[in-house]
Amino acid sequence: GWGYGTSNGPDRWAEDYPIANGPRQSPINIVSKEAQYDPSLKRLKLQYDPSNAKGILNNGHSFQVDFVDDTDSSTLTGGPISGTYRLRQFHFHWGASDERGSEHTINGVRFPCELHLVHWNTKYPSFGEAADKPDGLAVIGIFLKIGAANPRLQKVLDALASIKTKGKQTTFSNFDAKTLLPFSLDYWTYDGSLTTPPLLESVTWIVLREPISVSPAQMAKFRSLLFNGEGEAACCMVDNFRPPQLLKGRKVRASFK
Ligand SMILES: CC(=O)NCCCCOc1ccc(NC(=O)Nc2ccc(S(N)(=O)=O)cc2)cc1
Ligand SMILES: [Zn+2]
Repeated sequence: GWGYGTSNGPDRWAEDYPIANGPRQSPINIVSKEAQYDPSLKRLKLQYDPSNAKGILNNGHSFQVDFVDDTDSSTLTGGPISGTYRLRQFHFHWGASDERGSEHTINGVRFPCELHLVHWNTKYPSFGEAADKPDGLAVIGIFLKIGAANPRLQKVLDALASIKTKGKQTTFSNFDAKTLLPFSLDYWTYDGSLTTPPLLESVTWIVLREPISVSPAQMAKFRSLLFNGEGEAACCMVDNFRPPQLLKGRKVRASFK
């Protein structure tokens, strides 16, 4: 199956997922001077219920924290979207070293890590139904920048020791994903896709301008995970990011001047 290695990485995904060469692929490089300020864009409104946190899973490509999404108790509204989107999961992408790892880039600048908070449009009956609709998903992207240790990440990072290999999961309860957000909710937004197969062109991307911090020791914990399953040859889970894709005429809007 697909991965991030030389034989199954992003440059070969189009063989099994031809949409990889589609008109609204993600991630992209955001050229801040070319982003158009849109005064009609609303403020982001995030209302997350910590009791919705369910589990943490090593899915062989990243790790994700899954949320109970059978009610409107953890939602995203406002911003560039209309209606109500429910929080489904969050996960990260990171590099083998600090000079790479993020999927989106800002004026060509790469960050060591990028957090994605994945939401689905409740006009559809489920995540799976929403996943292939043009307005089905909304993902908030948040950059992590090397600096002081981020205490808000610690509970997540401390759980990684118990999900070292592909397929391992444990319960993960009472976590407020809002604590992962930076102070400012200024954002860029554009129409894009999932950044991993099936690369569905169903995502309204909302990329926050302000990064959150992560320390080198905390980055080492991300890099302690493995792509492989238990008992298989060890392969460090690093560089699990897709590089920026062509804009193909899309406009990037900014919520700020
Ligand atoms: C053509 C084809 O093959 N169709 C098949 C449709 C079946 C549904 O397929 C799917 C679709 C989605 C999932 N789960 C996900 O959570 N994916 C996901 C991938 C990347 C991000 S990111 N990095 O934030 O952009 C966020 C979420 C599972 C199966
Ligand atoms: Zn992602």
